[in-house]
Amino acid sequence: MSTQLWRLDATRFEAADLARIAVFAALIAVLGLPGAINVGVVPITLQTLGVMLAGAVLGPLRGAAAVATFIALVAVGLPLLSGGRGGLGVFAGPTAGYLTGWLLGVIVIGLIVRAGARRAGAGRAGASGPSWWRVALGAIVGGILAIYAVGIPVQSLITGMPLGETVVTSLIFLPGDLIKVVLTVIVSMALWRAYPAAFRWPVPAKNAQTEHRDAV
Ligand SMILES: O=C(O)CCCC[C@@H]1SC[C@@H]2NC(=O)N[C@@H]21
Repeated sequence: MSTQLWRLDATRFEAADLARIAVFAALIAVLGLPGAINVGVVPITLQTLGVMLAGAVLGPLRGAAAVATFIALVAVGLPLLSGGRGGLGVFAGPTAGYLTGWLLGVIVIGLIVRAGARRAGAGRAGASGPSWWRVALGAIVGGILAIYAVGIPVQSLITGMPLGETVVTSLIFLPGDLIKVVLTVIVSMALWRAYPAAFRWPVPAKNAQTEHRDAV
């Protein structure tokens, strides 16, 4: 199907987008409230679940805006990281790479989930939602691999621990992060069914008046 038949409005942020971005930035903050499991210098935290959900639901651009908003609030000193941490010092600490990785991760998740959006809606009267396997793939590649790819080398650099050893110690995050992938799939699919307007999702142009309509 040609792109003219699709209403694509990737970069225009509407008031509803700002609300979505704020909601997901707040969700990431709230997921820090239960605290963290301290297994070394980098904690196991629920906040990465918020990052995965932001990418799956908002897409790469608006998801990145939500994570960037959260990171900016941390940078100006709000104690929004698990354990009530915040401030510029965090960005010189062992978790600095993971925080930067959240930004890369949310973009990767959004791109992978959205890559199926047009195909899913093509030729149908209304838009189909995200496919569960794309959400799972996006959360694994973006929410785990991309975040680790930035976080582990920076952790190694800052702590002085050899890279190989840092990789091995980071395996402790994997079981929890895989559970977060499953939760991301369950919550995303349930949210699509209950409230598709939460998503930014392309539909054929003839249905472009519906709320869940954009691409990225
Ligand atoms: O609180 C911070 O300063 C950032 C925490 C980063 C935690 C990383 S993200 C990937 C991996 N999964 C976790 O649950 N913890 C680490």
